[in-house]
Amino acid sequence: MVVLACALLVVLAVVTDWRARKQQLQEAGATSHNIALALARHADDTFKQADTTLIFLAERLRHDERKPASLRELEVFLAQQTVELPQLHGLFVIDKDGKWLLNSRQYQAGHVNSRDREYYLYHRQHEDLSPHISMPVQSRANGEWVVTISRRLNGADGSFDGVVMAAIRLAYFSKFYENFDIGEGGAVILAGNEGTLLVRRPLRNDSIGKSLAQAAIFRDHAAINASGSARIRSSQDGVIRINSYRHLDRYPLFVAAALSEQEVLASWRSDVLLHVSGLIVLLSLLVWLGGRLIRQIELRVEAENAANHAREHVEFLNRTLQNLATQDGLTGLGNRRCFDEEMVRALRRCAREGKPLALIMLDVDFFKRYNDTYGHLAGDECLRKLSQAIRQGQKREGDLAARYGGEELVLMLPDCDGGNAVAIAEETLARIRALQLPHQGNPNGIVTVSAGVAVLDPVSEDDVAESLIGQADKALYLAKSTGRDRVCTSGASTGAAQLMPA
Ligand SMILES: Nc1nc2c(ncn2[C@@H]2O[C@H](COP(=O)(O)OP(=O)(O)OP(=O)(O)O)[C@@H](O)[C@H]2O)c(=O)[nH]1
Repeated sequence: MVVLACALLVVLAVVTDWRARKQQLQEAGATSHNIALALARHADDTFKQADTTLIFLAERLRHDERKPASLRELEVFLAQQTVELPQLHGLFVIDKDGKWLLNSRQYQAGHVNSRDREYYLYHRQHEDLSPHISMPVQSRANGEWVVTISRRLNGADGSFDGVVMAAIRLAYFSKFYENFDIGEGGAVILAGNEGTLLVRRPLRNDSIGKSLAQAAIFRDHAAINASGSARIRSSQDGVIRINSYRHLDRYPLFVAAALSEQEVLASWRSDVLLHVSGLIVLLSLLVWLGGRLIRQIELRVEAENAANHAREHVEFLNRTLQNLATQDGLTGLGNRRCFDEEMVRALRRCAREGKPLALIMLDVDFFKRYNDTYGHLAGDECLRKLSQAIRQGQKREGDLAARYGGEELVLMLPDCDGGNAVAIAEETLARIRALQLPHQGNPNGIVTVSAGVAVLDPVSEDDVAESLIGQADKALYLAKSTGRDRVCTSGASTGAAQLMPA
């Protein structure tokens, strides 16, 4: 029972904690998904704002003649836009030879040439007018890391006529990314669709421009799917992270947000530690209490057993005492006291029921001689054997064989008339003869017994034990005096003692 309760508690705790862990991880997945969504929107908006300016700029340059006045006007507009849009490092118009025609930062045009820049080369070679995002580069003006978004300018005949370009500060993204709580082990990135890393938090020296070709988040996920999530163990620091990634809708970029699983589960771990400690205390208490309970039950059972044992012993002692009090030690028959008490009871019962009561008194013939010949101990043994034979005369429940005294034995037979009593006495004498116990002092050569039978039929209220005993004694005397080894009846019931044949 105690073991079952403990097992139940443990199972309950494991299931509860496991579910809490699952929930914590699900919440972390949702958080990283939301962060990725916010980053993608932010990047999309950031580039879109710059791109909108480029579209406007390209339109103006296509329609206006590039007169100094209009160019100055445009340059003022570029400067205003750079102030308006904090993500902008600068806006630039580059002519078909790579020279800076206009720039929002008021640099001396003509000093700087972008002929070798990737975006310039790209647009010169590609006729499409869609925006192009470059690899990250360091500004030639102040060394700041930027990524450019650019569009091709066409002449009236469709030939390459330069580039409009917005340089977007990567620090702008880094600053925005600081707003997110990604913990110590978390990370967010902004990268190109071909796997070039643009921005990373936390920032690493070699982060910008690095290829993600071998990173699992790109190789196995972002390079294949538009968005999704993944649990990835970092090959660099071994940390398991819950990642969510998403490609931008309008530009060839993607973002990813990752949360450290260890950090996500930190509070869950401390909860588990608390639960386990509580559980250990609870289980210890349960085991201790259970142990005490079991010990108390055992003690109670032991005490009950001891009490039962003691009661049985007392009952046994009582029975022994009662037997000792009512049994004759030598013959095992009822003793004199027992006989006296039973006689009074039988007289009363028979008188009440109007039934007869018979008494057979038996005396060993020439027993003195037996003792003298074989010794007193042999005499005792002889008495024991005779008693067993006499005991067989007890045929019904109320019958009693007892030792009246010395070598005199009696058989008290309630509800037994004279005829039956004589018959029982004869049977008893025959049984004794059949024992064939040798007795030199007896003319028959064997131990014999004389019997006197007296009957009160029916017993009256006035009858007393002494008169019945007296009559039986008288009949016994008669049996002795007329040759022994025979049954005589007293004349109590008929008025005269009779000699019965042996
Ligand atoms: N061994 C033994 N002898 C007993 C016991 N009780 C009485 N006796 C003896 O029984 C004998 C009875 O002798 P008596 O009364 O003279 O009668 P008897 O010798 O049997 O002769 P009759 O009765 O006339 O046949 C005595 O010697 C008693 O000592 C007993 O418990 N054990």
